[in-house]
Amino acid sequence: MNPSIKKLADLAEKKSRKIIGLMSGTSLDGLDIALCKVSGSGEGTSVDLLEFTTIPYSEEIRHELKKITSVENVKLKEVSYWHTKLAHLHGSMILKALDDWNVKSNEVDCIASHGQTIYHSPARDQKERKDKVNNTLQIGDGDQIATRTEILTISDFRQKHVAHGGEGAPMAGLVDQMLFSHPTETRILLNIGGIGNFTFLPPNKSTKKSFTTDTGPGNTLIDALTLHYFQKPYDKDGEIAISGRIIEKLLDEMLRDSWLDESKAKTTGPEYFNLEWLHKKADNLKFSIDEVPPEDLVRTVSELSAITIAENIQKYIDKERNATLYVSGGGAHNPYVMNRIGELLPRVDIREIEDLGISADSKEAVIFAVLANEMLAGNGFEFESDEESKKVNFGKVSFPD
Ligand SMILES: Nc1ncnc2c1ncn2[C@@H]1O[C@H](COP(=O)(O)OP(=O)(O)OP(=O)(O)O)[C@@H](O)[C@H]1O
Ligand SMILES: CC(=O)N[C@H]1[C@@H]2OC[C@@H](O2)[C@@H](O)[C@@H]1O[C@H](C)C(=O)O
Repeated sequence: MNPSIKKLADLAEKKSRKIIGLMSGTSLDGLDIALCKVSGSGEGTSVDLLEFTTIPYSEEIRHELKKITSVENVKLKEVSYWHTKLAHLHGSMILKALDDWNVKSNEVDCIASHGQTIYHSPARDQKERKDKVNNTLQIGDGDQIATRTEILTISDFRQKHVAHGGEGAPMAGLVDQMLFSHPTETRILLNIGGIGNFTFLPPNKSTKKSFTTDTGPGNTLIDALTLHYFQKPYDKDGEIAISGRIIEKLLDEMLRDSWLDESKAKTTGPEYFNLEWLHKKADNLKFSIDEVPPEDLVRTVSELSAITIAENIQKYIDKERNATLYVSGGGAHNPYVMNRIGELLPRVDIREIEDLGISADSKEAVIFAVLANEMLAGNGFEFESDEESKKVNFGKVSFPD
């Protein structure tokens, strides 16, 4: 037998595994690295977060990645280059984190690497195509990471989701249900990253089903505006939004967007919600966004994020009395957005995800560690596609040798 396969089988049989979960999201702020001890599998899974760090991308890397991310035209040679180069970078970042934590590579069983989404394209957005198909692309090759770190690596989690009829996202809901369902409490787990998404978790014994969807822009429009008009990567502590005023007619026009209308589970990305989208909305109203105070624009898109998040959640909690909302993602640090969500959902108890034993910034990286754990040791996640429910595992295995 190939010794690597033997090692893999042994790893699958261990009671617990040390797994490094990696996430670098649409904000391109850096790589989140979570060292987790994951025990058991399936409903019996438990996770201890042993270490966590975010290693920021340099300005130069961010600039280079931006050129190939969520844009329609890119140089293929750049995509191919960054598929390898980013994996080298992630490999070095992992080794640096391990060094800082005083943990040796051979103490880690596996890396779970999300990669960098460079294009996300649900079929519904492919207006111009006759033969539409969900597709999504993450770069940062798993073989390169495994070879550099000498740690078995599982990567490319979203392709199996697409293969089974999904949009490749959101995947967090699969793990949320496994880790965070409660016997009596209705829980909503909201993540405000570049894009907002949430998981609705009815109490265990309820006949209701869990549900997960993106809500629309989280921080992506706010970040794009602050970068363009204020040369800042984001609106720190919502200060710019707080200093501006809502442009009501623009807000109404944005809220009429057809993507927001659809009430089924759906996903999106900065491919759809971007500055060009904002320009088009202003064009429809026969004005230019360059003519209005930029702080008003920041406030208006912050309001859009809060309203779309709150309205989506409201649909699920209407008759529930004890729904609790747990928030994660960088947007949880934006007081303007958080206060507005609180005002729009007065009957919901809003808490930090820390109350569930996980930090706001680490949650998505932990999610991928659990996805990898299940692929190694579990029976898979209950996945509904085309009205059918099946057990599915996600991710591809790369051996270091
Ligand atoms: N103090 C703060 N005040 C306001 N916003 C903040 C603050 N800290 C972080 N953010 C927001 O959070 C963003 C980073 O969030 P996060 O890392 O969760 O996004 P991501 O993982 O890239 O996104 P996604 O989950 O969509 O892939 C920043 O770009 C910024 O918009
Ligand atoms: C394609 C992609 O990378 N999507 C991300 C992004 O960030 C938030 C939202 O858009 C979500 O759909 C997803 O990530 C999380 C981890 C998910 O799949 O649940």
